[in-house]
Amino acid sequence: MSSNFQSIPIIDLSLANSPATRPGLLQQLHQALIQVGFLYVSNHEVPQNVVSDLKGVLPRLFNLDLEHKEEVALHNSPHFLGYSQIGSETTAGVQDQREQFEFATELPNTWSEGKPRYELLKGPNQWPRGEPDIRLKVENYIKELTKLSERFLLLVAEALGIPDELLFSFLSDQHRLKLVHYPSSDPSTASTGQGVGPHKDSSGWWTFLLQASPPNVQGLQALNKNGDWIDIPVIQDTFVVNIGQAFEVVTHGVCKATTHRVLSGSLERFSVPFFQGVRGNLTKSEALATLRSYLPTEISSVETDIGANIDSAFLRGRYDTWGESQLRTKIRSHRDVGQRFYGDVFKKYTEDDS
Ligand SMILES: O=C(O)CCC(=O)C(=O)O
Ligand SMILES: [Fe+2]
Repeated sequence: MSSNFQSIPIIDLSLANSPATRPGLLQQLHQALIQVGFLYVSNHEVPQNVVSDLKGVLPRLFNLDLEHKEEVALHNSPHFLGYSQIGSETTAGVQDQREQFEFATELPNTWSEGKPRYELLKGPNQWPRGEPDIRLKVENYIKELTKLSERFLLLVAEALGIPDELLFSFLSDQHRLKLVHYPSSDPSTASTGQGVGPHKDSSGWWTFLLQASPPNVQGLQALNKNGDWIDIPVIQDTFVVNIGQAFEVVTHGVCKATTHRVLSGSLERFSVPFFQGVRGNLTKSEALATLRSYLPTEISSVETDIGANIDSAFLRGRYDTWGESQLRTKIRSHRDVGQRFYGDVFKKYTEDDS
């Protein structure tokens, strides 16, 4: 198997529109899903103005003064939505050098006593005061990316030979979006150079990433099966798509979530990952039982040491529902929110390393 990829395939989604080219596209997609876990999509049909509007929002949003940002701080949201400052997250034990605004599909908070705690991950966004234009553009973008992620899921189902209604039945009504700013790092300081440390995406099923800076700004890298870090350069008018942990689990590891990281550099960088959501009450056993007959029983894919050691409760089967695993990840990355809003389960999720 040629899994020691040196670059990431580009999948042209317009090939799906003609019966003559669709089979070839599905074959390419199948290969990318199984052997790489990372790909670009081009001709994705997300309107160009929706993307450029969102890019325009980024410098404005991050230039808001700290007081304005703090009004929408993530540490005040039981839904883990809002602004987090540089250094407030750690990955693989090292502080990440990035600030971010986290938004999601706009939903009311319908959690009440007696419902699973992970239901509280759903709730309203915190929108910066006096910036209706930012809200409009972010909401438009979420709407378009939701559509793209559904179009893509249809193709994935076809490429893997899985009935699409099965994959759609696992989806959540909440998808999450992060607007991320990596400030330039000054090599003369003690910076670790870690924009975000090595990880497999834990927020959902598929990630659709907009690298929102010009092509000379680098930083994103994926780990191949040899353990080499491969650059994922900016390619204009594409999204980078990668597999999240839940998809690795439901496909029995046939499609592996590929480990990736971002290095900070001498140029600031903006990026926008959209995480297609999985419903919280999906159990690992239900997903595995549903899909077992559609997937090969022998899985020969190789995993690197770094990849195999990524902390993931769902991959390891520690908690059976996706919602619990997701809540655990959120609480561990934002412990202040965990202590404040999830005191009853805080200890359980932060002290469960065996
Ligand atoms: O900023 C990027 O390019 C990637 C970010 C990322 O991997 C993440 O937030 O999960
Ligand atoms: Fe990621």
